[in-house]
Amino acid sequence: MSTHAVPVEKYHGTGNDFLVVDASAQSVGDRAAFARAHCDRETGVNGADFGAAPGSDGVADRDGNAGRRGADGVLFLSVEERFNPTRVVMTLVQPDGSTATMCGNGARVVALWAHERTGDREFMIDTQAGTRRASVNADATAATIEMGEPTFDPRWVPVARDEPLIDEPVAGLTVTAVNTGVPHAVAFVDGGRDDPDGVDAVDLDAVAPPVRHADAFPEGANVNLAAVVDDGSGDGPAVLDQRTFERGVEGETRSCGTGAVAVVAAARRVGAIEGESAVSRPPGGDLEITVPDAGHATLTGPVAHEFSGTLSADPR
Ligand SMILES: N[C@H](CCC[C@H](N)C(=O)O)C(=O)O
Repeated sequence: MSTHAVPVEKYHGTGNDFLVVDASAQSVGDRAAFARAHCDRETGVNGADFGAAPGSDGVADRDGNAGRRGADGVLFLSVEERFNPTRVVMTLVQPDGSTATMCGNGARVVALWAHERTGDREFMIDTQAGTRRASVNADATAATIEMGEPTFDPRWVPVARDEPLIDEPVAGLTVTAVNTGVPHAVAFVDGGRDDPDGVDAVDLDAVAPPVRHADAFPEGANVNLAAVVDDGSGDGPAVLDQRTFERGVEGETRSCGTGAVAVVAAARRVGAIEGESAVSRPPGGDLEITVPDAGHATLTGPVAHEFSGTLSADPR
């Protein structure tokens, strides 16, 4: 069996980190096996393997969680420059081998990757949840992605019932179910990251899996904890502290973009915040979100290249 080497680029958006493969140039026969092997946090890829200085290649997030081995997924991308704006077809294969229909931070990474290849700043990103407009800021340190309109409709989350699931108990948490490209459950907790009894005191790896696998969510769900730090009734936008347990990663990630939009959409829906703009603060950095009453939500935040390398196309 051939085991050719595949060029990869590693990027992250607020600590949600991805390997990028140019799918139009490279063939990876078994994408699930490729993602499972190289994303593994114990045995997967590390920037130091390619000469990146320890700690320089990774994520300088607020917990100092830099230079981690593995990744939260592999983005297989192909650029179609004959369109204006340039289109990028995006497929995210997750560490468990599954394919996610959408990924907010991943799409922001796609915009930076495409900018570095083409010099353009505006892109259309084709995801399995639809085509989304993306842009890169002037100094190429941040990207914004249109996120579609969050829906609470039980058919589209999906949830296994006829009514929207809003602030109701599911498997031990009180959650609101919303789809922001992928299904999310959002549970509000009292106390932000500064509160010793607040959002960081919850054992997310223990409380999330029963909700993630609950019968209420026939396709599963990503599970978010959110604490309202500022309700937005004063001068600035609302601020929420966020933690997300991701389906497909089957663990907590440093950041989740669809989760950040879900947190803000759910907070608006239950009347916990005012205004259509908010800042969500997962552990890996701050994300700016807008959720208007109608139309596309948006997601903005930092993105960065970590390292370049080559990986076995057929890891076994
Ligand atoms: N981290 C991603 C979400 C991936 C979604 C995936 N975990 C799923 O629903 O299976 C984001 O920034 O939006």
